[in-house]
This record gives sequence, C-alpha cells and structure tokens, in this order.
Amino acid sequence: MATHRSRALWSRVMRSCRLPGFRSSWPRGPLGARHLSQEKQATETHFGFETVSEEEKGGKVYHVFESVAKKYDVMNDMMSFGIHRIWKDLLLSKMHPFPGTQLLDVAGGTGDIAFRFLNYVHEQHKGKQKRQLRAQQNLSWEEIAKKYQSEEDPLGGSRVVVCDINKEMLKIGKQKARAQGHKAGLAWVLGDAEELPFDDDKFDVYTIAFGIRNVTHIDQALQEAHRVLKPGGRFLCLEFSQVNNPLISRLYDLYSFQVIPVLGEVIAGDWKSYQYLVESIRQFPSQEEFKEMIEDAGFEKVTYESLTSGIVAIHSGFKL
Ligand SMILES: COc1cc(O)cc(C/C=C(\C)CC/C=C(\C)CC/C=C(\C)CC/C=C(\C)CC/C=C(\C)CC/C=C(\C)CC/C=C(\C)CC/C=C(\C)CC/C=C(\C)CCC=C(C)C)c1O
Ligand SMILES: C[S@@+](CC[C@H](N)C(=O)[O-])C[C@H]1O[C@@H](n2cnc3c(N)ncnc32)[C@H](O)[C@@H]1O
Repeated sequence: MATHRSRALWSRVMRSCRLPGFRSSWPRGPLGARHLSQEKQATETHFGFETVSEEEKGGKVYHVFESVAKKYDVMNDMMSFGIHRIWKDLLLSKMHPFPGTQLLDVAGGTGDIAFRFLNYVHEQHKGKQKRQLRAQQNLSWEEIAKKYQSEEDPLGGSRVVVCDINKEMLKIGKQKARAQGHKAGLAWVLGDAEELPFDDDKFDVYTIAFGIRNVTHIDQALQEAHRVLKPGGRFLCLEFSQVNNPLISRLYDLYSFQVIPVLGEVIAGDWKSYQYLVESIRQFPSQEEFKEMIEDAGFEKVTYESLTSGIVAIHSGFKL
C-alpha cells in the first residue's frame, strides 16, 4: 500500500517536472483568453492551466475547497512557513478599522480575516476604555470595577460578515470561531462573490483574501464589491501576484511546482487541488493589470503594495 502510494507520488512529481519552467511563457490574464478564439471567449475560461467552460469552473472550484477544507489551515502554515499569517496581519494594519466599522469579508473561508478583525477592534476598544478611565481622576475602585464589568459592546459597534460560497469552508470557520471564543459581532453567510446577497451601500470595508483568483467573472465580483460598499467605503484585496526578482521568481516556481503539490498529497491527500492552487496563481493578473481592473469597476485612489518580493500584493481602492 505504502509502496503503491509512494510510486504514485513519484510519478506525479515526474509529470509535474514537464511543466513549463518560466512564467513568461504561460497564458496570463483574468480569462486566460490569449489562446481562445473570439466567439469562444464568452463561454470558456481557465481552471489552473486547463481550459474549461464558464459553467464548469464554479463546480470545479467548489470541489477543490470542499476537498481541502479540513486541512486548509494546516496546509497554509506548512506551505508558507507561517508567512500567510504575517500577510493577513498586514492586511488588518492597512485597514486600521475605526470604531463601529462594518466589514464584509468575501471568500472568507475559515475566518482568518474575520477573527483578526474581531481581535483588532476588541484590543482597540479596550485601549480606548483604559484611556478614558485614566482620564477620570476621581473614580472609586467600585466605579472602576463597574465600568470594567459593564455590558458595554466590547467591539465598540464593529461587526463582520463572512461570506463564502462553500459550505465546508464555513463549517470549519464556525468550529474555529467557537474554539476561539468569538460569538458577538460575527455572522456567516453562504453566498457568491459575483452576486452578493446584500443591499447596496451597506459596508464600510470589503475584504477578499486569496479568494478573487478563484472567481469565474472577476470583473463582476469587483462590481459587486463596489455596489455593497457605502460611499467612502474601502476595498482591500490580498492576493498572489507577480514576483519581479528573477532569482526569487525561479526559486519560487521550483518551490511551487515541485514542493507544494507534494505537500498537498502528503498532508491533505490531495495533489490535484494544490496543483490547481499553483497554476491559478500563474493565471492571475499582475499588480498593474489588477489595479486597472479595480479602477474599471469604479474604484478610485487605487494603490497596491507588493509583499515578499511580489509573491502577494495588497490592492486598495475607495468608492467615492
Ligand atoms: C486549493 O487552494 C488553496 C489551498 C490552500 O490551502 C490555500 C490557498 C490560498 C493560499 C494561502 C492562504 C497562502 C498559501 C501559501 C503559499 C502557496 C506559499 C507561498 C510561499 C512562500 C511564502 C515561500 C516562498 C518561497 C520562495 C521565495 C522560494 C524559496 C525556495 C527555496 C529556497 C526552495 C527551492 C525549492 C526547490 C529547489 C525545489 C526542490 C526542493 C526540495 C524538494 C526541498 C524542499 C525545501 C524546503 C521545503 C525548504 C524551502 C524553504 C523556503 C521556501 C524558505 C522560504 C523563506 C522565505 C520566503 C522567507 C488556496 O488557494
Ligand atoms: C483560498 S480560500 C481563502 C479563504 C480566506 N479568505 C483566507 O484568507 O484564508 C478561497 C475561498 O474562496 C471561496 N470562493 C471561491 N469562489 C467563490 C465565489 N464565487 N464566491 C465566494 N467565495 C468563493 C472558496 O470557497 C474558499 O473558501
């Protein structure tokens, strides 16, 4: 059994070695449309390096996340050596939510961004409470104790809605929320980024972390982000991007194609989903191309910051 498994693994490693080594020769662009004839562009898209119909793609993406949900968090720590945590923390520092912020985290999966948000606003609120108490000089110890124990909202009115298309990812997210003691200020909604189940002008911030790459019509998801944000609201996206240092790019490619699917097989028993992950990263537009797409959806003051040599980037835009 073990021999069969390791032989199968090895044959997959060898097959993956035949993949092109340089990103510049791979099809790029949000629809991977470079090789498609004009009349096919409306109905065909890519799923990793595979060309599939637009109708097929959603189901395939659903299957990937249904399959990886249970091992999703451990895989992220293993693949990125924990670096994905730093990227997510940086997204929160960039957001720097104000008291009362209403956040929508789309493709929120197992809740990493939402939990960071809740911890951030909780700490912020505690800090504010302490400063207020220090400023009130003549309080008795009873009054101080009462203020600490008061039923006041510990989040200062901030709320987060996690929206994801995948039931299994949300299920794991809810389990994590219970384990981490998050109850208040958090809602889970099953929904599609391309057709959000929310009214217009509802949220102060929209985040999407490692999600938009998986959406079939990225332009539609961006328009939906714009629709549900209040005027003055902010769009923030953390996503894989283009590495600009040639040496790091070469090592990263080697690591991506030779190591990540192997980790996927060994840890999650799922080579294909992790092959899809690395291929989908190569299909996603560069920092500048994605910036243009965000502007096309109506966002203004669009900027981005590349992190870890451009392995990922955080894009930001405002609905003005
Ligand atoms: C299905 O869809 C998904 C599933 C998911 O679970 C998650 C997602 C969404 C994704 C995330 C939330 C984040 C996931 C993170 C990543 C995909 C990885 C990002 C990668 C990094 C941060 C590491 C960057 C790596 C490099 C810059 C390349 C450096 C690489 C090397 C020195 C090794 C070169 C590799 C080879 C020569 C290939 C053969 C090597 C071996 C067989 C030995 C293996 C060696 C190691 C394991 C050690 C490698 C050491 C490093 C990579 C050190 C890196 C340190 C820094 C970058 C500071 C989702 O959509
Ligand atoms: C790589 S995970 C990211 C999860 C989380 N944001 C994080 O940073 O760990 C991608 C998520 O996107 C979700 N997703 C894919 N297509 C979607 C769509 N059309 N609408 C909403 N969520 C989608 C998947 O179900 C999955 O949970």
